[in-house]
Amino acid sequence: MRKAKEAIRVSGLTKIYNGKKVLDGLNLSVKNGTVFGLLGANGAGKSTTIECILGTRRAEQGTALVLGRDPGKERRALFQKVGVQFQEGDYQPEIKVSEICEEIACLYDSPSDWRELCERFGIGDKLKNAVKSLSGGERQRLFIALALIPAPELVFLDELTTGLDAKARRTVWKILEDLKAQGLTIFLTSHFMDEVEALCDEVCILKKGKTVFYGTIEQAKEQSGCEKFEDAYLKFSDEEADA
Ligand SMILES: Nc1ncnc2c1ncn2[C@@H]1O[C@H](COP(=O)(O)OP(=O)(O)OP(=O)(O)O)[C@@H](O)[C@H]1O
Repeated sequence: MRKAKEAIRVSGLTKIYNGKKVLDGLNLSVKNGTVFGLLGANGAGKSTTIECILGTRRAEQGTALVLGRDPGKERRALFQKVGVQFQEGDYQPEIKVSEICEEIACLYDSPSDWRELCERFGIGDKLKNAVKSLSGGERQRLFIALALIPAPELVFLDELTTGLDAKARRTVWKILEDLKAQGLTIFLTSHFMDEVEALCDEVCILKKGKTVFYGTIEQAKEQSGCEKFEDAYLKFSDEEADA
């Protein structure tokens, strides 16, 4: 597949639910080999954005290009190159860890070694266990590992480390940093600003479906006059005022 300069380009994306705009003319550009963070309070529109980019939800207006291709028209070609983090409920109730990994690996032309991925994510001793029997944090780590089985060029990680303990979060960060160094582009959402600061090259802060900040962590601090990124985030997203 021809390599595009941008991993993702979104122009004028608008999504309406029940007559209400939950995404309002969103523009994004994610460069290859970078980590991009989409931020915002609960309900700001982060998951909807990912769904519209992937073409699993239809936007009323706007376009999204993924690796230079239209996900609506070239889903099969993109499927091989794009990983998406699993969400609760995406798996069969009785399936074991090894079975779900095997099932996913079978779908791809050149999958990564899923046993090695499970080892790296600290669940190498859980392969025979049922997915539903894993702890919340173990399951979250499995869901990230599953997104990496395709050996993707681009991965979408929604609520990256929700439910993980401090050590597991650091392990996940390190793995993602290593994969970025190998050229992986990462699109993530997170409610943890230390994580965003550690990982993201650029961020977009959404408020009620509109961009209220777009740029680097340093630019966010500068423009807000805040020393800490978390304070800058709260200022832009107005979470403090809303609370
Ligand atoms: N299928 C749907 N039908 C109606 N409204 C929806 C639907 N899916 C999402 N919404 C609404 O769209 C808005 C954006 O939701 P979305 O899940 O994208 O937010 P989010 O930023 O990912 O939030 P969170 O941080 O809580 O995951 C919310 O107001 C939500 O209630």
